[in-house]
Amino acid sequence: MAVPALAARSLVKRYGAVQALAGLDLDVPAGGVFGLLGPNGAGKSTLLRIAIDLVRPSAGTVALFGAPPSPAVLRRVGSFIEAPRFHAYLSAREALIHVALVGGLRRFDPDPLLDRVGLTDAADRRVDTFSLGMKQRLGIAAALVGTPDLIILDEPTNGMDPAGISEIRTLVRTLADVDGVTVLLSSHLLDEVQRICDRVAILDHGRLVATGTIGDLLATRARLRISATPAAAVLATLGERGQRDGDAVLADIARSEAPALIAALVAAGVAIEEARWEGANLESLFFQQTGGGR
Ligand SMILES: Nc1ncnc2c1ncn2[C@@H]1O[C@H](COP(=O)(O)OP(=O)(O)OP(=O)(O)O)[C@@H](O)[C@H]1O
Repeated sequence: MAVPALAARSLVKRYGAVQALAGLDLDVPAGGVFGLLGPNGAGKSTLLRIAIDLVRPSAGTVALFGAPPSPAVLRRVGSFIEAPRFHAYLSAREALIHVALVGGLRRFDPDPLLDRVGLTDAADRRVDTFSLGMKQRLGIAAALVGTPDLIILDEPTNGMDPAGISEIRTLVRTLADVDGVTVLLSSHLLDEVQRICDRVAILDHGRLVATGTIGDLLATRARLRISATPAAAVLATLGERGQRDGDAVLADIARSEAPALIAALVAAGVAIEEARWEGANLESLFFQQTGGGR
């Protein structure tokens, strides 16, 4: 397997009595958009902070492109973890030049980046006149200053309106699809994550509870909803793999098992009114895995 963009192994972080990460193992493959999900306090921000060496783990390791987060490897990583604090009196263009100077970049042209995040028209405006969405976009531009291979975004759409969220979605997808940047982001917005990410990991209580491509995760959770009379006969046939849901029964079976199940029910004299696959969505998976928070 190619070297992952980020690999956490037995990662533990304790803040006094609070265990933020409790032995986390996680691979974020290089390429694509990876979403970190989890209820409040699950440890998402802690993981991202450890990845960029803002926080020291109590135990375990994290590697970026196969190496510990040294200054050299961190040059390949851009991040937007806290709301960026730009000097209010700077223009957007000056703010990016400032970021580049602090990062030791001598030759730097901010204009392509401003164009990238849709801020060309606002390039000379003072940052303190920016809307929240514009500030977030400038923050992402700042994370892109060093042309990183991996960009880490903690709640990039926090507090944004639907139009702003849609802009960030387009930007993130373009970064991954056109520029080949690996994007690792955390979010509370499950439907957004489902739309934007290729893969996700769900954390809970500092541990990994599920990870994979969204397609795979959801496919394994799809269930067959069977409306039939008598429903009890369906439940009896399914045993532990059947669950009552109102008048219907939800069958936790593989797609390939459906024809035989339906044939068996018909042979047993069950009248089937309807049988349809009910695709799980990320939200149902999330609640199933985490209990929805605390
Ligand atoms: N600097 C700190 N000092 C003490 N406790 C901390 C600190 N940072 C985080 N924690 C605690 O560690 C746990 C994990 O926090 P973390 O911010 O990593 O979770 P999160 O998944 O990002 O949550 P949220 O979705 O609310 O941002 C929480 O219980 C939090 O209160």
